[in-house]
Amino acid sequence: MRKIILLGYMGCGKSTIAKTLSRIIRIPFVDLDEYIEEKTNLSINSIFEKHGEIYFRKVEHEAFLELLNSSEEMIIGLGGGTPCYANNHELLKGENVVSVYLRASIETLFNRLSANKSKRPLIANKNDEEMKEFIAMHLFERSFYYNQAQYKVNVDNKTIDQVVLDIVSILA
Ligand SMILES: Nc1ncnc2c1ncn2[C@@H]1O[C@H](COP(=O)(O)OP(=O)(O)OP(=O)(O)O)[C@@H](O)[C@H]1O
Ligand SMILES: O=C(O)C1=C[C@@H](O)[C@@H](O)[C@H](O)C1
Ligand SMILES: [Mg+2]
Repeated sequence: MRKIILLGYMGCGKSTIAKTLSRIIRIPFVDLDEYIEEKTNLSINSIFEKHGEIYFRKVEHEAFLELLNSSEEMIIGLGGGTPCYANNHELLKGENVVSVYLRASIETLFNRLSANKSKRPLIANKNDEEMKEFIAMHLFERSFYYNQAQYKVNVDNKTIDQVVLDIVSILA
């Protein structure tokens, strides 16, 4: 069954957009970060702290494969880094997959993330200046992987409903 995959940098709105999209098109939504937290019984922060990022990427890849191989139709909101590790980007073009990159500018990401960074281990300890620089560099490194998505939707200065409608028209 079809999998609708939302991807993009931390804070681009994957979880928020997927929740509204799910209500409108009546397809269940699974957030990969939450799925990993349930599966391991650990928060993403504790997985990073206790086992390190490499272990997290392994678990993330396995969890992504499990969801892709399930028989149900679903919307999957990826983690911010999912497409950039373990060749996960190749899975974005698979059969029965519709992948959408939610593209946000550095400014949009900075504004959204500076308000809420404690649950995001990669940026939790950075001040504003460091965070701006980190986002700019990281987004540049990751863009190649994000651009492997079949569709791209700009989210800057759009409401949640506008972004959801853009995705609904892609799916029509
Ligand atoms: N179109 C939008 N307009 C305004 N605010 C938005 C929009 N989309 C998301 N937000 C806000 O931006 C913040 C980040 O959104 P969200 O947590 O959904 O991002 P994410 O991509 O799931 O991040 P992560 O990869 O860290 O899980 C939230 O506070 C959310 O309410
Ligand atoms: O951008 C990233 O690499 C991450 C984003 C989050 O969704 C989590 O998956 C984790 O904090 C790593
Ligand atoms: Mg999220």
